[in-house]
Amino acid sequence: MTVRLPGEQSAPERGRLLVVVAVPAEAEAVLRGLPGSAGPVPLPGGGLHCTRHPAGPEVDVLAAGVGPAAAAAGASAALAAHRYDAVVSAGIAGGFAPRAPIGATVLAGAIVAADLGAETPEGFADVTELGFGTVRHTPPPTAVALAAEALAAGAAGPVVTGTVLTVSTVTGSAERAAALTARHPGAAAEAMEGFGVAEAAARHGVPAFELRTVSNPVGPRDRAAWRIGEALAALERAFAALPCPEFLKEARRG
Ligand SMILES: O=C(O)c1cccc(C(=O)CC[C@H]2O[C@@H](n3cnc4c(=O)[nH]cnc43)[C@H](O)[C@@H]2O)c1
Repeated sequence: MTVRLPGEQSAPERGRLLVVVAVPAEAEAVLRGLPGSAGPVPLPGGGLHCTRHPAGPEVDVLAAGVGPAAAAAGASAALAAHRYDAVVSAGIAGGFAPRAPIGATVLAGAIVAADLGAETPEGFADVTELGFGTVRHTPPPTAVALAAEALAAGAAGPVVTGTVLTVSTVTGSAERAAALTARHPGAAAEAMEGFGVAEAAARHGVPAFELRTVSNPVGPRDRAAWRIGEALAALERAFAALPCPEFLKEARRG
């Protein structure tokens, strides 16, 4: 149930944004960056936190779990329960050097499923090449550009717009990183949820975006090199800098 303050605009006028993250630490970072207070709202299979702000849009933050399947299931449940104007897959990510160093913020110009396909004698073939649907979603470019400009003014680290790959297995070798950049020259980051969120959003007719902050380089596995605290701080700053009303208006225009 939505509680309205006297004089407060209704949600359809103010707009409503869904942010899907994987884990509670990411949800807390996003919520710290957003104005207004937040309260939990029950949703089957996940914790949904709805923010209340008298002037701005409602922003609901859902920690749906790690990986594309959990993300798609969680996003779909939220999208079926409420009416949203846009969905953002958000969280920490691996960054492709040199484009997206640790602490950078990456906005997806394209959200691509990088390992959804088949190995063939000629190499990897994605499901589109195999004739089974899509591996790519393209967020509305004018809304991405608006967000990128605002984040560049408000974020401490670099802000990069590029392809964000969705993988089911975290890259752990230089060979795999090189294979991904050879296949996706525009790749800036890899994470594990964006494509799942974008698939759910497409089925509900809602525009999907992805915003990531870089915690580790994509490449040989080195847990000592992770900077999760730095990436979560960048995530908080990114949501503090995101002009939600203008972003939603632009997202609605498509
Ligand atoms: O065990 C490892 O070597 C390892 C390296 C990086 C990340 C992980 C995770 O399990 C984190 C998964 C979680 O965080 C996002 N994430 C962060 N960095 C990456 C990455 O380099 N590649 C893919 N996903 C990453 C992801 O979206 C998940 O939510 C383990």
